[in-house]
Amino acid sequence: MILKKVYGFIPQLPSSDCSLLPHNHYWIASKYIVTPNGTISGAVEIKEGIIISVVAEENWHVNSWFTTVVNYGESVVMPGFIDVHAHLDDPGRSEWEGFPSGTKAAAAGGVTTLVDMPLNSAPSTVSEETLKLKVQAAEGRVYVDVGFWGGLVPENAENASSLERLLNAGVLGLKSFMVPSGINDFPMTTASHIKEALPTLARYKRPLLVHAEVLLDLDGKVELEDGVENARSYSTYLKTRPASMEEAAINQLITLSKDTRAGGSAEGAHLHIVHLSDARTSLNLIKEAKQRGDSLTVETCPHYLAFAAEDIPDGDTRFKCAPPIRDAANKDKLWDALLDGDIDMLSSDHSPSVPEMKLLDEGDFLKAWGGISSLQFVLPATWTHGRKYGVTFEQLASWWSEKPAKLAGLTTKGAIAVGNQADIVVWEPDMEFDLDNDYPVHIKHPSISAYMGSRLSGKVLATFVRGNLVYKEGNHASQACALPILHR
Ligand SMILES: NC(=O)N[C@H]1NC(=O)NC1=O
Ligand SMILES: [Zn+2]
Ligand SMILES: [Zn+2]
Repeated sequence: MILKKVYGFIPQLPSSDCSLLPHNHYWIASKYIVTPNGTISGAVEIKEGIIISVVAEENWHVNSWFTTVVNYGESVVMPGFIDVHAHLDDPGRSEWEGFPSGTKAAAAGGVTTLVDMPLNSAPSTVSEETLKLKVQAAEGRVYVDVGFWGGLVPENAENASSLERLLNAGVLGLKSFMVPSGINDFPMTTASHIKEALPTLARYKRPLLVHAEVLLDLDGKVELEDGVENARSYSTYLKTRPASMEEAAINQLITLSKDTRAGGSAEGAHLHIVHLSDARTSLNLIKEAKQRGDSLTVETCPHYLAFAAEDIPDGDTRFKCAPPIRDAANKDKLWDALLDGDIDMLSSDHSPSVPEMKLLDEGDFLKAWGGISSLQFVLPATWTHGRKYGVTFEQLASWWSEKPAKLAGLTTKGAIAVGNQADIVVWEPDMEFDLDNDYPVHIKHPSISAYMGSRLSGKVLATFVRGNLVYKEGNHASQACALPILHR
């Protein structure tokens, strides 16, 4: 990085505790700036946290005596990643993650905004009052911006006024589970609860995110070897959560999503299927519903794109998640669907616990906590595996910034464009690194991350949140100056 000196005038400085770059008017230059109009060589002008111009090199004429320029050379300058699916577990279970550690990890990984899931904190975010607790816990403690999904649970699904209070309080949308969530104060919803809530969501024009698996009667389908199925074998766990569980849930959802079509009774509402793992029938059902005009989107996560069931070592419960990671052929199909646009976007589903709950010593896949810990590594994980499939910088920006911003209603984020907030990641595609014990990992419990021990490419050099340089080459700004985001 080359920082040209400012001479001749004294710039107005933001609090230097909030930013590692003490200027509030400056340019970022690079040979590779990813914009909605393609990747350009040029510069981005940032003033008071906003992008005020984006200029191609040939049209860029600044007087370097009066201008601060951070020149990143051939490193890639992209819109910051927006992770619409992260469990930060704060307040109430901050020993699992927490806002400070989770958002430091996000910043170190190029994620500039995340939307926190309503469960795994205690209490769950299912009411106006519990949302207030979330916002209080986030204030002054976040290094990247954080929005909040509210929980759709039977209690508020059956009570339109309590749902309206939650929406009025500023959640960006709702999230529900069609299977038991594993969290006591976050009970599952049935299709009829979802149907009941859709007209309210339509009026508020906010999305419902759904964990799409339902319980099936699997009696006799988990075959026993020698009378005892080996709980240390990943294949045992896989048999307990077959693709048919996703398929059955999605079948129910697409009977509801037809109401979201133009002229339908829930026009204005939107359904979003989180963490799709099954790239076969489930994906076809989603494709067909979209073709019919349903307001429906779907995400998958890097762990379904990076790992294959066959390769998961016995007892390595770091890889346990729901829905489960499936076979290598399924992984290839997920990549195809992403590249074809049938899967709209990516998210982390960062869902850590304390290490004890991963039962790493016993290696029991049936009893261990289900959740992949990945927040800091989603950029290099997507890139490392995606470059084998010919993924472009523009595609990364679409899956990780533009589409997530649209889902969450973040109209001034998600692209390097004039008028948007200056949320930017700078990274080096060819720089490789080993995630070993020497690597600076900021998630609270590195030992439970499925990525530890691997070699990745795509190193994040710098992360800007609303113009503040919050992370640079291993260091964070000293103060957490990012903001909770509420729907207005
Ligand atoms: N409660 C919770 O975070 N569950 C998540 N973990 C996981 O692997 N899938 C989920 O939905
Ligand atoms: Zn889920
Ligand atoms: Zn989740």
